[in-house]
Amino acid sequence: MTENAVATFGLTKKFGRQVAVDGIDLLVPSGSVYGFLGPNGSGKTTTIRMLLGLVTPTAGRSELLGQPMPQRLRHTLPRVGALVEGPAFHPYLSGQANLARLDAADRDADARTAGRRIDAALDRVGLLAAARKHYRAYSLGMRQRLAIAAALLSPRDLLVLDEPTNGLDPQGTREVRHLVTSLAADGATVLVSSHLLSEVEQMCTHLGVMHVGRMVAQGTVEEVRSGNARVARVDTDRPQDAARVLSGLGLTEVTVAGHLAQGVVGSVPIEKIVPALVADAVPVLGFTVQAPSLEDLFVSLTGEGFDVSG
Ligand SMILES: Nc1ncnc2c1ncn2[C@@H]1O[C@H](COP(=O)(O)OP(=O)(O)OP(=O)(O)O)[C@@H](O)[C@H]1O
Repeated sequence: MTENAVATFGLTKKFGRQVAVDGIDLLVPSGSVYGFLGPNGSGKTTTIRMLLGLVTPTAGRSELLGQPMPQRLRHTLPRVGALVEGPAFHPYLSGQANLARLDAADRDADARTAGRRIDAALDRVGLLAAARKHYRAYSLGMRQRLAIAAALLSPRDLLVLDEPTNGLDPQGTREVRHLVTSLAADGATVLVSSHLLSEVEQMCTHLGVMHVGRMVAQGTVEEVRSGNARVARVDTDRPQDAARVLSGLGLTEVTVAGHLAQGVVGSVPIEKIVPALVADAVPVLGFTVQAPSLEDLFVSLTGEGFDVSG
């Protein structure tokens, strides 16, 4: 197993003068569920298309499952299941018959074991009971699960799902979320993109946040959350003095409101704050350090236009 299921190095795509993806270093650790977040148009789909060899990068390089792309495309892609632009399903065929069509089109698939493979994929996404229903009778959530089943027709080490909950109602979103979680529990690494924080935060171990083509934050959910944006808050009856000490230590955006002085911690060691206040004879009545909510963080990273709740 390689350490990172996906790694990109300065990956860049320009369309004419427009820079859609601007030198990103995407790192998806093996075994993670990686939420690739950003507003519409921030470059997620273009990045995913480059990863899968569907678009040629303007600059930079990438590795999938430890293999350089696109040189090892033929070798690597069979281990990668992708949902990019949902596959074209036939409305008057059943889910099972639709998968059979896709499976038959796969040169690497053994026709003798097709039936077993298709049933296993349908079972995996919870559609076995509805296998013989017409596609057009499927709910949106069922349609999306069938699209994921199509990506699961052979065993995969990496699943790349571009906006799998787009357009789904809350029930469909829940279905897809549960499915992603259970696929990850089976050992697959999952890269899932979304423009909605609320849809991915519950299922992801890692996050990457895109904003106008750049990766503005990346790491475990906890790392992204705490980042350098933690706020220290001092409750004191000498808030102006406290503010002066906080600024002196290197905290930024220091403000005073009533009995409270607060500032952004950045790289200042937390344990130095209270002793510094005490040394300056500031009476500390209360002291808290808070990580911003993910929602606050995304708004600050990507600007107010980011639709965080749907
Ligand atoms: N084939 C193309 N030709 C020209 N511009 C393109 C092309 N594909 C994407 N773009 C532009 O690149 C930018 C990034 O688009 P991209 O689709 O990667 O963003 P996204 O984050 O996936 O958004 P969405 O969720 O809306 O798909 C956008 O400004 C888009 O208009």
